[in-house]
Amino acid sequence: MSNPEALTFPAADALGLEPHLPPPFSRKGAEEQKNISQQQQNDAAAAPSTTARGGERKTETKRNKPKPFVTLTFAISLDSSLSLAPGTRTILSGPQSKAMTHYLRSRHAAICVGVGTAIADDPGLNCRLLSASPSKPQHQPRPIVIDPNARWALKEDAKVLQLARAGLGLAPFIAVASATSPDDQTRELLERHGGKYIFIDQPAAAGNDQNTSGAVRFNWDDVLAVVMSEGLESIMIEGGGQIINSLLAAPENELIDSVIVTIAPTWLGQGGVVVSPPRTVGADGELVSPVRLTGVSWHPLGEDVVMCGKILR
Ligand SMILES: NC(=O)C1=CN([C@@H]2O[C@H](COP(=O)(O)OP(=O)(O)OC[C@H]3O[C@@H](n4cnc5c(N)ncnc54)[C@H](O)[C@@H]3O)[C@@H](O)[C@H]2O)C=CC1
Ligand SMILES: Nc1nc(O)c(N)c(N[C@@H]2O[C@H](COP(=O)(O)O)[C@@H](O)[C@H]2O)n1
Repeated sequence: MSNPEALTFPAADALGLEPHLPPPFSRKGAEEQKNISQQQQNDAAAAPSTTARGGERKTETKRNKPKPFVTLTFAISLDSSLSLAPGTRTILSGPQSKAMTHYLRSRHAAICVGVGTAIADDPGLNCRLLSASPSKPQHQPRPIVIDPNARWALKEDAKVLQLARAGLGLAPFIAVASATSPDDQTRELLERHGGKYIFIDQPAAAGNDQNTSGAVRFNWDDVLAVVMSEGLESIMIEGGGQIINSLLAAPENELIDSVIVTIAPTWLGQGGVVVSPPRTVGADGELVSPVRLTGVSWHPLGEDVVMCGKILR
């Protein structure tokens, strides 16, 4: 099946992003990826696969756990909203910055969203960039859905599974708490498409971010260590609000290698899903900014602007 929505991203624009990206896939990695895509086209009912390649850089967390290269990337309005309301899909990126996001998808081994986004958006989470050559399938990132309580009622007609069946994307790995027992039907559906549940141990005590509901929250270094153990050496984290805010909170933000934000020239108004990490209190009890970027560059793309930077340490 051919790609019905083939996007292109100019090489000159890609060059400007290079300092903010994980290393390009190695020749061996590209070959393995090609084999994965070919196998998926031949047989959508493949056995669960844990093989994927990412950049060669291996960074470590402050707790010395191996972790992938982490890019935090999302599109936002002028009033810091990701969407008009929780549970609503809102298009912010124009065509050029949308193509940029798909270029990022072509450069990361994995792509991560929270279960709130999976339920609200029914996302494809694939790369729809035109391949450089017809004989070389486009790299597809492995979707990782953070779903501690296994809430996502995945169905056969989910966009991500339709794309996996068509050989245009990969089935998701769903990250659930170790204590969770996902239902057998969903597990079978997932595994039939080459996805699986992955289990995260030692969830942090509730209340480590803006969550006050007592819900299970993972430590990000635990999540990233499991992603790395799956052979996924780079990950772009797209959202939504709770995922981004928990990762931007100190000290979790130390785990981020690169931040790439599309800013769209629109206001979404009150009641949107807002990016705003919890404030931090300094040594003398004063309020301090929890996180700031450095080494920032700005890239106009159509009517949007894309801002790239690193977390100031
Ligand atoms: N404009 C953009 O670039 C994007 C917009 N969105 C929008 O964001 C909205 C969804 O955002 P939210 O409702 O905030 O949902 P979300 O996608 O952030 O998922 C929230 C859920 O993720 C889990 N979670 C979050 N942090 C966790 C942690 N540290 N450990 C374990 N589990 C954790 C919890 O189960 C929580 O209920 C949608 O409207 C979607 O369209 C989503 C992605 C990108
Ligand atoms: N970069 C960007 N711009 C927007 O305007 C968006 N709404 C999003 N959303 C993210 O992309 C996912 C949808 O992916 P598919 O197009 O279905 O593959 C969505 O779930 C958000 O993570 N991103």
